[in-house]
Amino acid sequence: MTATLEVTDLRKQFSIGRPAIDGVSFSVPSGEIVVLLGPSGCGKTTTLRCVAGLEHPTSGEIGIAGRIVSSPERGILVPPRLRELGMVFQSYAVWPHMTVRQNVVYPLKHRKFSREEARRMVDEALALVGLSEYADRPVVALSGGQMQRVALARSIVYRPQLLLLDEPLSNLDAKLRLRLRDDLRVILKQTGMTALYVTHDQAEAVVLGDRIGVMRNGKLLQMDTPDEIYNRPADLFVANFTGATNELEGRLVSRSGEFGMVDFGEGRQGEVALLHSCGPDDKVRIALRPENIAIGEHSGANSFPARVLDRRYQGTQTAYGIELFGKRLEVVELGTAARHRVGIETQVSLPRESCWAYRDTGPVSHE
Ligand SMILES: Nc1ncnc2c1ncn2[C@@H]1O[C@H](COP(=O)(O)OP(=O)(O)OP(=O)(O)O)[C@@H](O)[C@H]1O
Repeated sequence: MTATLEVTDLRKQFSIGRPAIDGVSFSVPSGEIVVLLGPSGCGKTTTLRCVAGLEHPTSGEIGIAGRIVSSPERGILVPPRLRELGMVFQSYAVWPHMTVRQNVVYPLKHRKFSREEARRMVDEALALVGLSEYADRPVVALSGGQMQRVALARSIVYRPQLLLLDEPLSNLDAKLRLRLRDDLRVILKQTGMTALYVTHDQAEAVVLGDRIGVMRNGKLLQMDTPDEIYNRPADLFVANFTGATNELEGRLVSRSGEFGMVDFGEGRQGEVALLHSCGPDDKVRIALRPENIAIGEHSGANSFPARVLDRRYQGTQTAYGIELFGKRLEVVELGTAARHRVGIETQVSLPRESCWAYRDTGPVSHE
């Protein structure tokens, strides 16, 4: 039976600087993969290390499988080896002088398994990660991707209650990274393991996570399904970090349920989605994904004159720079044809459900 992880109001203050973790709470139900996503320095690794017991939190509680393993307030701190966790890190961390099988059997040595049982468990773990044929090879004779598979097999061989993964794909080349990313989700789902995964790569988070938690400056900004994070980002930072790189500004004129009318200046008005509490007359900033802007289409309400500034043909898609309301926006059009010429005056249409308006609360750094 795999575990649930419960993190409650976690804080970590190192001796210098602002808190690395600043009141983070979330839970990981049994069998779920939760990904912590955020830019460098946001506190995701420190959160993972606190769960592992490698870092001591300043306050807050961590529970694994219903048992509190860390609570400074109550004087509880269970050491890492008694937390029954599997861990996979960025570096392969395999024993170079051993074979694949010797590496994978290692965690079983101090647990009470018979030789036959241990052999069966190792065979099963190697089959899961696709390394059955390599069992007797020295690990030094493997590629980086295969070494990381060995590390994964070793961390899941005894079916820990919780698996912690810290950027396990970042040392691999681009092609291997994509393959192992897709395989990893299949492997984790086959084992039914509960996992906490840390990355700064949003594509990785979307593919791997049942839920994604976006972190910034030690805080958890939003934790939701990839679909919700992608289509209903909680704030401008989450929108931008997950690829909504365009921004327009305006003033909210009126609202009707989840939508509102925004004045972009000079009498130009358009409809937007209000994912944030905004009221009439509020200054708003509107986030837009490049792939959600359509060039050359009149669709009534949200169509505006625009100009094509530049274009970059990329084979399966074409990226355009367009000028709208005196600003440069990035647009991506899928398909193998580059349809719009540089310099032409055209129309763009902005579907109202993809124009996410947030109350303007000052500058947001787009890390
Ligand atoms: N041992 C330490 N002493 C002091 N400050 C630290 C220590 N470890 C981390 N920090 C600080 O805590 C903050 C969060 O760091 P953390 O490593 O958790 O971020 P991260 O999101 O995992 O970044 P990265 O992806 O670069 O590893 C950073 O500002 C970092 O400088």
